[in-house]
Amino acid sequence: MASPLPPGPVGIRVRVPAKINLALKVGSPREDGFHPLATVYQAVSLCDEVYAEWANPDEYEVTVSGEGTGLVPTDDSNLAIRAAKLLARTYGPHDSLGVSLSIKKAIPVAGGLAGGSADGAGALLACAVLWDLDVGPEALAELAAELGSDVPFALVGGTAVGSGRGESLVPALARGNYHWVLAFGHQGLSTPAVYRRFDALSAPAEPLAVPDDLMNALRVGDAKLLGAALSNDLQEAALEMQPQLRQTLDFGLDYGALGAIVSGSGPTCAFLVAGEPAAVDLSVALSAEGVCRAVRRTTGPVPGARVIS
Ligand SMILES: C[C@](O)(CO)[C@H](O)COP(=O)(O)OP(=O)(O)OC[C@H]1O[C@@H](n2ccc(N)nc2=O)[C@H](O)[C@@H]1O
Ligand SMILES: Nc1ncnc2c1ncn2[C@@H]1O[C@H](COP(=O)(O)OP(=O)(O)OP(=O)(O)O)[C@@H](O)[C@H]1O
Repeated sequence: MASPLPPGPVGIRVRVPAKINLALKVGSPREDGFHPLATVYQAVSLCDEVYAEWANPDEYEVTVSGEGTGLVPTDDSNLAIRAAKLLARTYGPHDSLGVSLSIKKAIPVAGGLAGGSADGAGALLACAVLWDLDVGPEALAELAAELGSDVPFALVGGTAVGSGRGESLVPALARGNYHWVLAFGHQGLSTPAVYRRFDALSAPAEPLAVPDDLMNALRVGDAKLLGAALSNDLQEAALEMQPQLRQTLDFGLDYGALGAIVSGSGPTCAFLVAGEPAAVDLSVALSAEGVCRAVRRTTGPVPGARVIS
């Protein structure tokens, strides 16, 4: 006979945003293999949803629907399952907890938008609420950093400066609401492989710092200045691995985008535009040109992981 459900909510739904790196400065690899970063993250309105329901004690399962479903593992390597198990191990009455997770993906897999990280952050929050654990934001952020460098930012969202391997965050002084067009690539890019290509290509600039012109643009909330200040040290490596991305970036810039950049480790290209009408125009043009697999309009900044039901 199935065990009765514990008291409390039956299911918790969390929405978690994708990120764009407005600036990404990368140093030489550390002894642990990770690269020191100086980055500026912005969370955007393209979101995955993670739904968590009680399962039998010590049962952990996940189903995935939406964008890139077939590419996402549903075993213990899924970042959402890893997050739930880590949380239970650290804070739970481990033996009595279990969860059934459903992920609705809108963020492309291996797209440089931190989709897996979003799901990990979403699962941490959803399970903490479902299981009614006594765990605050700082403790969740520590677990998030164990799961991956981009996971802590998915919890907080907004616009933030990241250092260390990307897990140390300080909110950025930022004004304005920005309109982005995202061009998804035909194939994903492996983050470690892009970092390896970066190492082979360049002698990184030291010391690491986020660019002043970008921070000034955010402070005054000027989209044109921001567009001109976008930068990504991993872009050259991503373009070498997928040369057709150059054509995508050039097309958007020729069409009048204020700025164009490969997001994170790629291959998603992010175009900053002046407003909603410009976003619609560029989306249609990119689709018609056939330089990418799919196009999405999105805005930022938005908050990080939040419970929606
Ligand atoms: C490219 C970015 O998205 C920019 O924000 C991130 O640096 C990637 O963060 P992530 O996907 O959360 O990465 P993790 O899961 O922490 O690490 C995956 C792999 O990426 C490489 N990695 C990641 C972060 C970092 N600062 N240096 C690295 O070299 C390492 O090979 C690592 O084994
Ligand atoms: N919930 C998940 N969603 C997507 N991918 C996952 C998930 N869990 C594990 N993975 C694995 O992680 C790999 C990287 O996926 P992800 O979508 O996070 O890449 P990314 O957006 O490029 O990451 P980042 O921008 O953080 O470098 C996938 O190829 C997949 O095998």
